[in-house]
Amino acid sequence: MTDTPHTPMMQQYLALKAGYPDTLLLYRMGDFYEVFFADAEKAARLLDITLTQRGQSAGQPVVMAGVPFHALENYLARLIRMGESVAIAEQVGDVATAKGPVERKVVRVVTPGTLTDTELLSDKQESTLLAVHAGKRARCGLAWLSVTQGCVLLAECAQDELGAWLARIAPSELIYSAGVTERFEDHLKTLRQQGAFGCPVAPRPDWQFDTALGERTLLAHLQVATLEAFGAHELHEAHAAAAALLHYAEHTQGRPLTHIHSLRVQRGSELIDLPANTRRNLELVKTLRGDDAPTLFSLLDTCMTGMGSRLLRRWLLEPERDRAPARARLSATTALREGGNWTRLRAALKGVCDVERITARIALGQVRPRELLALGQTLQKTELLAQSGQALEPYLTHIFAALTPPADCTALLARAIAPEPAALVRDGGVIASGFDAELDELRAIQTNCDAFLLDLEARERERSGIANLRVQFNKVHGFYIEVTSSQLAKVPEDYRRRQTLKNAERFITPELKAFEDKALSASERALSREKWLYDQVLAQLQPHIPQLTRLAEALATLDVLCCLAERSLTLNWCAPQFVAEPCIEIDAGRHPVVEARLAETSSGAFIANSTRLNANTRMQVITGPNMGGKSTYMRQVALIVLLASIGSHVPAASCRLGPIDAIHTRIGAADDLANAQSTFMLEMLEAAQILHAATPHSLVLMDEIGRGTSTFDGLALAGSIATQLHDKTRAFTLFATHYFELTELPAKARHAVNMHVSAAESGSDIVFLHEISPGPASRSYGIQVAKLAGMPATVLNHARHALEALEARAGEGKLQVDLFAPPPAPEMNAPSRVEAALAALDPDKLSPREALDALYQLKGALPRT
Ligand SMILES: Nc1ncnc2c1ncn2[C@@H]1O[C@H](COP(=O)(O)OP(=O)(O)OP(=O)(O)O)[C@@H](O)[C@H]1O
Repeated sequence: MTDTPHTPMMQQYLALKAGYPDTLLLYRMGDFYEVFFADAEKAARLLDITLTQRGQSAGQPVVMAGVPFHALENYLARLIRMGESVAIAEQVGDVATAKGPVERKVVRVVTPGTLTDTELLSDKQESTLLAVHAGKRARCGLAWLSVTQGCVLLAECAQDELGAWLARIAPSELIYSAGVTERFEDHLKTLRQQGAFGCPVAPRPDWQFDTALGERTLLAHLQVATLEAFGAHELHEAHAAAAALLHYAEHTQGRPLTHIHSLRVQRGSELIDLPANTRRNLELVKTLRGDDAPTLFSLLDTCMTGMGSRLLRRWLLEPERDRAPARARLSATTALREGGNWTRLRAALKGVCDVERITARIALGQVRPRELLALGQTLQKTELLAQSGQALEPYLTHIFAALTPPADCTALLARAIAPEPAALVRDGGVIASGFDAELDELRAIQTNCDAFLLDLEARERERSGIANLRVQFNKVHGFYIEVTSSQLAKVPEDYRRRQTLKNAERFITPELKAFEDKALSASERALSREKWLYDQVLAQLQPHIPQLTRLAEALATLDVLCCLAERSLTLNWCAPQFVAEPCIEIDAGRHPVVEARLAETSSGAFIANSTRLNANTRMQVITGPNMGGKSTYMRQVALIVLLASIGSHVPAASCRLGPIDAIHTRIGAADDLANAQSTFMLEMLEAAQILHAATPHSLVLMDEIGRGTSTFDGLALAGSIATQLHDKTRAFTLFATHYFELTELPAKARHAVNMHVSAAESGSDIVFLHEISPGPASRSYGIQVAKLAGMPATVLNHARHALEALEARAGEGKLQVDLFAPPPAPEMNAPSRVEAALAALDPDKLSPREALDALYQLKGALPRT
């Protein structure tokens, strides 16, 4: 150690760094953002940039690394993708007047869950910050938001439901109190290992998770006196989460989030439950391999705007049990389909900018000039759209009413922003001419500059007699008169030397100097005037933010509805019918994604299949060969139910749908080696969760349960799970299996039927018909499928012989086991004294007096506790 103090620069750096100990701090120095010490080592490792050493501070070598300022976005994007948070310290003081290092301040913190930069955000996906509060009595409070939206969401759940909520919200960053118990922290770790979430987590100070503070903050944002109207007044645990959430979000933006004006409460009981497995297995937004396409979302999303795509994604992942929203959307889409209304509207939506994100960026003071220009143009468009929205249909009328832009906004933007503004305000040329007289005057000085210089050049040539004399300007030396060496003798007296070159000299005159001062200061003053005017425009836009947010929402909704209308026509889908009685009845249903893939690759037509599940038939036991189409059929039923529930048309000839509260799926999973869980263990875990959670209004898909263990174990378990689903859970169940023994279930279970996928044999080959028909499959075709897969002929031959031998042996020693018979009731213990005494009594033969005595005796016979 040494006593030498740190250099003033390092002192400033370390003071800033102390406020952000766990965050990479990028410190602006001229044209670079520098990182020092441990941060430098980390950044060098993560970004593969060079680590250098510059001098010493406090006796230690200063280890540093840097990135050029113009490449900041690129490096930020990489760091954020790696789950890092980054604090950015800019020079805020005046370089010219600063004594010592120019003043610097952390202007914002970029974290995975609070992104606002267009370059860092995905067009089609939100970046969501979630705060989790571990509350009393094993309850959790949840609060989440996307900084580029104007809405906070709240929910409360039991601790054991947290995994399902995390999977549903899919946060980009999760914060929780540093004061939680070790048990709760372990719980979060386990949930992460189980794949409920995968984002970075950050502990925050415990005091920020304060119920009263949360309620106060929410009231202030919403400008209301009570949260009752939002149904949020009793969600105390969620209020605590909201306090930390808003505090953290504002801390990252370095300013209040004035655009957050709305609140929504989500209750698990209001949404159709789509557990993480279901989202994954049904390939809703990601394929099983983790790609973005082909998925249900990639097929559906033909939205014209990023806002529309994001809203569609939300509808898809958060379907509601209440049919009213789906009905309203269906009725709107049906109206849009008529007379090609959707085509006209989509043409108008083309090129509409991201009003939602631009509005948030206006509120955060981060909006760029070109975004304002785009907003102005979009508002002009929506003004026309709003006028053209004749009363089409109630929901659409409601949407069109919100499309009218705030008064004066359109005109203000049209007047204020130049037709081709520079990318950044600091480059100038952003404010339109004619908007501000003072700016116009300052600009005129610069424009007149050329004329003045030409005139001066002519006058000086005449005065000096130097025909090749030139008046010029460069950034380093400013204005000058250049005279070649051969003409130096003719230079007038009042010329002052500025610079000597090889073959020429450069001079300045008092007149040119005076002009230089005026011109240079005019351009500086014009730039600072522009910055000021830009801020004024932003200030004038602030009061319109709530209305702009509503307009953005209306545009997004209209975009999704037009997209659904277009999809339903292009893909030939029908409108589902919602009914009160429990049923899933589909005529000629298709799997939309498989059908699209077949069409794309011209691999033949998709074979439509019907489904009848209702009060009489609650379970289908589906058998048939591998590759026959069992999985496709089961998934298509789930996708049709989901599409109908979001208010979309569906790939079928007709569809009647009763109430649905969840879609559960148990479909083959890969080994989870990382968590030391075998395929079989996972299979049983998932099946157990379904048996606990499913209700008579749930749809359950069970694909080949029990195949991960020995045949007898697997068969026995599959049989008992099917029985439980049929007798107790009574969910609508599609149960695909290779155990033929299970086809005996429908004979004993009233509400179950056998279905099979058919295949035709031609010689030793097999042709899949992909048709679902009633009855059990006659046999399996494993060996034929193996042949299709290119298995060597010797192996196939061997297998065929072995199969014959196995079948013969099974036939001889066939045991008649009833898989579905209820197990004997557990052995009863001998009756207790009280029970024996009670059994001996005959109440009809007792007088009131005897009855009272008997009661006293019974009480006396109770074991003493
Ligand atoms: N109804 C259909 N129309 C046309 N092609 C279909 C249909 N159903 C399935 N297919 C095609 O057959 C392939 C196999 O289907 P699927 O995976 O559903 O079979 P499976 O019976 O579940 O097989 P396994 O038992 O091996 O899981 C699909 O990838 C698809 O290309």
